[in-house]
Amino acid sequence: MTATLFSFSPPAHKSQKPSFIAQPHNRQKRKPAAFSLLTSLMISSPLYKTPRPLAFSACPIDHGFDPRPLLHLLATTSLSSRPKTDPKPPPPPIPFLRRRPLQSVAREVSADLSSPPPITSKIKAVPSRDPIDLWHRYVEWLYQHKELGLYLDVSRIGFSDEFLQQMEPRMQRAFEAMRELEKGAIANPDEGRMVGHYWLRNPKMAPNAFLMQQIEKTLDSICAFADKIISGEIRPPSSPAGRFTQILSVGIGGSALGPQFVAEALAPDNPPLKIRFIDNTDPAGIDHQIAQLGSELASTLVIVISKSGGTPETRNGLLEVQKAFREARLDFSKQGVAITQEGSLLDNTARIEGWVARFPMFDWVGGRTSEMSAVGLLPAALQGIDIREMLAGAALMDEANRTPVVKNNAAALLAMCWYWATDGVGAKDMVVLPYKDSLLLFSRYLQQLVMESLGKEFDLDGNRVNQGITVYGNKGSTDQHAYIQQLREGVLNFFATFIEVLRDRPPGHDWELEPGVTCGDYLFGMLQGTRSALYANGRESITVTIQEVTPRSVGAVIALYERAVGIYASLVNINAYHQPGVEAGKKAAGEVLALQKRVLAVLNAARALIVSMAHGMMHTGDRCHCPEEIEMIYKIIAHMAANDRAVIAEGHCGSPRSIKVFLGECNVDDLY
Ligand SMILES: O=P(O)(O)OC[C@H]1O[C@](O)(CO)[C@@H](O)[C@@H]1O
Repeated sequence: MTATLFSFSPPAHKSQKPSFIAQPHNRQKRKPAAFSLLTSLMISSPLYKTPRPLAFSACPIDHGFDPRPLLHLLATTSLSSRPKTDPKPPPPPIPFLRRRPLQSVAREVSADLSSPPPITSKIKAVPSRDPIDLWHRYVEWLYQHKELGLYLDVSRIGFSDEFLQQMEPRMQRAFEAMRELEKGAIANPDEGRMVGHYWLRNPKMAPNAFLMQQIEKTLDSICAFADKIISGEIRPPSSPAGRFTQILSVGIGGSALGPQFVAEALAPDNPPLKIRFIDNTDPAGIDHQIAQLGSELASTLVIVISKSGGTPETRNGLLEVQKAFREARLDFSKQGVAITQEGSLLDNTARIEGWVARFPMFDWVGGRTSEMSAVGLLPAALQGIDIREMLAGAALMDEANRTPVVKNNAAALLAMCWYWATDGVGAKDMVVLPYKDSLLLFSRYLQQLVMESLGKEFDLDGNRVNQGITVYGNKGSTDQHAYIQQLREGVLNFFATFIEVLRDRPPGHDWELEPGVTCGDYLFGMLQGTRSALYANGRESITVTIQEVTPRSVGAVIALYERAVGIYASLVNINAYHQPGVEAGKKAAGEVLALQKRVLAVLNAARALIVSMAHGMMHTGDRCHCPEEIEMIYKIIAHMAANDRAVIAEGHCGSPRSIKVFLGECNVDDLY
């Protein structure tokens, strides 16, 4: 006798998200507060086309320098740690990367973009290891943007002339796709959206006057608001400090990673407002952030960031923070700011509750490319970071990367190198190694930008391609003591990207910790040494060099990688601007929580529940329930028991053949 008590009804649409509207704290009545559905999303994507003139500002470098006397000098100069004569013969040249023939995504694509450049073993021939040859390759391929002080060195990626020739038509198609995108084409066809993050730093590029004004107006209002907060013109109602001193940013994914990266990279040591982040639904993590604020909660500006306005983790963070405000007898609405799409549930909540301010997220800016929108700019401005400089850096980089000459286009060079290194199918991982502590979060930021953009099951023609490039990294030289051992000698499943910062310290602060050598020289030496050591063992690398970590250079680097991702997506014929895969996990999480409520209802009604793994069922008295969910029911009970919300009276979680469960102290009626 088996009877299924529960039926499951998954959300009707993938975009459904829980409501941001907090429910009244009523412990008597059932309130279906937790997962009411997001019903309103703004999707309006008119297609406008206004061509704009292109301009280039990348400068060619001087190729005339003859390195031989210098190399001779270096070779004959003894370094303290180097023996004057090397008794061992030089090691035989190490064969460079043995490659599979290229397996392009395009092999399955019949459309125009589909013809992959067939990369033969000849094209993948072993590049020279002769230092003079390498120097010439370095000089030949070194990209420099003079005004930005940004260099890109791709000489340690082994692409050949033949590869370049074969890629050229594909590169030109990618440039054309980028031109169309910037003119306002529906570059995100699945969602019917324009892709306009490039307009944020050059509003004149926006496809119509309305969008241009929207961007400019928003930027002006961000600057004005930040000034008022910093000056104390807008102040918290009950703080002894008399002004806001802290920011608590609540958001996740693209609504957190950019602001986190920029705060770490650019916030001054004593910013006008310090920033903290809640970027998860981990209760302990949230408690920690709130505890760290302590009495400064009264002078904390809470910025809730969510494009959709319905992401569960962000909603939970908001509800937890609002509870902390209630407990501290503070009025949240006087300290809350929302950054979201107009008309979203978050927007409506903020409007109805009369929060301090609301800033728009535009339909045509994706979360992972939103750093130059209010998402990134407002928190940055509040920390005293020069956001107009950040935008200027990004605009300069964009402008330079509109050239259709691959060699003069840093974004194209990156995309082309990724294609070479990964065979155009993600065959290798991208290890990102910034040698600068303040750039620590760059790899995490890039992880989302690259992996959420490029990790796609289907190409634009509907072919299954399972594309992507795995990104990970932390910082140098720290990582040299963690995983460089494997990178140098272990499985060859990666290519490296070094991020080099030439300026070690502000002028006038440096000192020599041993004759002729500063602390920063060591960092420099570690980077250069690792680059050489990896290359000597057949490991390819790219090096991005900036003069200093400034708002301008950070803006430029973000723009560089945003466009490299866009170009690469075109090269492999995928939509870089949607994220259909993320929905599956969100939907499944919703189903787990729905099942938990049903388990609670059964427990509540029956007062006891027997879960029998042996028989694959949970039963109460003579009734059996959802046998197909037995494993998840067991996990729900184990989680509830660990949190004192259920009591396991008989049996044991470690051996869950048969356990008898009672409700814990809480009453289901009080919760739902
Ligand atoms: O800004 P939202 O809508 O809260 O979304 C947060 C993140 O969730 C995702 O939609 C999926 O992880 C990201 O693309 C996005 O950056």
